[in-house]
Amino acid sequence: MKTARGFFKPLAIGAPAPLRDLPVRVERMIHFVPPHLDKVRAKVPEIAPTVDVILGNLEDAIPADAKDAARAGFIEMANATDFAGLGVGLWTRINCLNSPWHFDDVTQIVEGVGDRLDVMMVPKVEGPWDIHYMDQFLAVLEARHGLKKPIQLHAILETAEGVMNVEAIAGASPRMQGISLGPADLAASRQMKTTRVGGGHPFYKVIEDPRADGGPRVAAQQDIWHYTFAKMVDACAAHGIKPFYGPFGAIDDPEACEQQFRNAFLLGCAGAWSLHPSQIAIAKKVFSPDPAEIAFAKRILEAMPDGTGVAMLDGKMQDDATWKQAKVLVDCGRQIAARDPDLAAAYGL
Ligand SMILES: CC(=O)SCCNC(=O)CCNC(=O)[C@H](O)C(C)(C)COP(=O)(O)OP(=O)(O)OC[C@H]1O[C@@H](n2cnc3c(N)ncnc32)[C@H](O)[C@@H]1OP(=O)(O)O
Ligand SMILES: CC(=O)C(=O)O
Ligand SMILES: [Mg+2]
Repeated sequence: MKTARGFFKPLAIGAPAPLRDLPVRVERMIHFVPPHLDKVRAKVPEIAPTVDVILGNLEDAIPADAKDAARAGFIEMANATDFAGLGVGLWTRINCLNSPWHFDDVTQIVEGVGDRLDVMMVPKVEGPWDIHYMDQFLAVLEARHGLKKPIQLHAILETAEGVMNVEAIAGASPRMQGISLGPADLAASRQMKTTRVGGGHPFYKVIEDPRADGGPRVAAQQDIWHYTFAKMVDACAAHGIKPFYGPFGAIDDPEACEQQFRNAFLLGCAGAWSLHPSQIAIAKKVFSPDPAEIAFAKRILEAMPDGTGVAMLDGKMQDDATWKQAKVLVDCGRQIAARDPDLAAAYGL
């Protein structure tokens, strides 16, 4: 483990200084683009103003024989639109550390995209050692190509070993921006007997005892991801980085997608992935607090201007702790309001 003083030192001579705080950014949806497809890439300038983050995906879902085309397509796409000018984050998901494409992904993207890249998403992170390696590798490349700001890292939590080490991963480097749940690979890694990409499962439930009258027994579906999610959220919050829900594969089930995203939002996540254009609006709706919640939160802050004491609002006790909850909501609303004039008006912020 690095010493406290060493933690924020650049890892290469000439590399930019590590960030001490996360940049303030709204990241309600990370929109995945397959950059090897000319048709989809051509739509990026039109999609970009509707999302918070555009991500060029180079890993799973890109066929092996299109990996080079996806990387080249991402570099072209990254330079064709002024994402920073639109206030849109530019991310890429690289191939995993032991893959034949990893080295070219990292080296060519740092050289070809440079300071335009905000975040590199690293799949299948098993422990802090994977982040330490990326940290050093990026520092050397940033120095060589004269980058002015450090590229941040986002880990996907998608192996049993990664879940075991999630706290150490979250705190492994000042580059860490956040962690996403990767339910598909995690299910495989854990030998879960499912074929879904995230969401619930109708067979994972509890059932009441047999009824004396032999009538049908009440059963309730449980959340198969809750344990992992809660562990990931706590690890991220403790280390001051952001947790995200990952992908929801049932594109044809927007209602279940909205519920999965909402569970993540309520538990503390900053956003989720959108795999298909139809999921962008779902993420935007869910990860923007309800104006009525913001209005009530503002009343709590007004009732206790210095954040201490006790107050009653509509029959509900408020104190220093609910003041802090209210501040979380209002701060979130304020960041979104700065980006979205319609929500600014709805929030009165
Ligand atoms: C487990 C994990 O790792 S998840 C992350 C990896 N997976 C991904 O990144 C998948 C990304 N998404 C996609 O590839 C596609 O959305 C698919 C394969 C899921 C569905 O694609 P399609 O069957 O073509 O969807 P559909 O026909 O509804 O598309 C409608 C339009 O939106 C476009 N579109 C689809 N997905 C995207 C996208 N992610 N971004 C931009 N445009 C898109 C299509 O090209 C199509 O355009 P058109 O009307 O001009 O023909
Ligand atoms: C998100 C991802 O990569 C997975 O679910 O495997
Ligand atoms: Mg995966």
